[in-house]
Amino acid sequence: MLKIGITGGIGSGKSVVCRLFAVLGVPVYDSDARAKWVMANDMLLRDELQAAFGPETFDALGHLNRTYLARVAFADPVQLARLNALVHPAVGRDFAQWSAARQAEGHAYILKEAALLYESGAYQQLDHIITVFAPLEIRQARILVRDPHRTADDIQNIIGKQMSEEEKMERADFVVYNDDAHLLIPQVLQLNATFRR
Ligand SMILES: CC(C)(COP(=O)(O)OP(=O)(O)OC[C@H]1O[C@@H](n2cnc3c(N)ncnc32)[C@H](O)[C@@H]1O)[C@@H](O)C(=O)NCCC(=O)NCCS
Ligand SMILES: Nc1ncnc2c1ncn2[C@@H]1O[C@H](COP(=O)(O)OP(=O)(O)OP(=O)(O)O)[C@@H](O)[C@H]1O
Repeated sequence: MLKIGITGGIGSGKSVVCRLFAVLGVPVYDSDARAKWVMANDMLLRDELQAAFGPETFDALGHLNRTYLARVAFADPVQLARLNALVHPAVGRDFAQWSAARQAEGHAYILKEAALLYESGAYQQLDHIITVFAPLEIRQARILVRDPHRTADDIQNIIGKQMSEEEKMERADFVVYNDDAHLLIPQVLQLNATFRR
């Protein structure tokens, strides 16, 4: 079973592209969603997060206080590195379990979707990498619609914490163009045929 990574900066369209693969029956591991799941459910990780970021990390009901963590982590590179160092290994372990289960089901290939595939080192456990590319102005416009709580400055700040699209495209084995000039479905069908061969 091939393990394919799919990455791209905030708002590039990874989730949209992954939904198309999912329609074709391909299992997709959503690292962002799973990161949130492990932060809520892995008791050791919860203790580590609370020790690192203080009592505000979880609210009175025990839910992760994402607004607080986003404020702390996206404002300070040292805090973001601490958060990543705690969360990324836990996501790596969760992915290993998930992909073993998919392998047992006999899938030809699976996708691992992550904004930080290169930054986290997760790419090393994958056979091929797809980068989803969209120009900066299109990404910003799409995120302002999708995440009304984020300002243009917030988005710019997060983009500054991620590897540049140019470097991701240079390192990737395949690029999916999600701008206003290319059709997505034919690109996904072609990649699906390649990975099934
Ligand atoms: C900091 C947190 C709490 C902010 O939550 P919030 O709901 O405001 O944002 P959300 O999770 O939707 O992230 C928005 C976008 O920011 C980018 N982003 C998220 N985490 C990071 C990070 N550690 N470094 C750089 N960019 C990031 C991604 O493009 C993501 O899609 C959350 O992002 C988090 O727990 N991050 C650590 C886990 C992680 O690295 N996840 C990303 C991929 S595995
Ligand atoms: N080709 C497209 N045409 C129109 N809207 C699109 C297109 N691709 C993505 N979008 C919209 O842009 C927004 C960002 O896309 P998506 O959520 O897939 O990005 P992402 O790369 O997964 O972002 P993040 O890293 O923040 O999770 C979404 O609201 C999505 O519906």
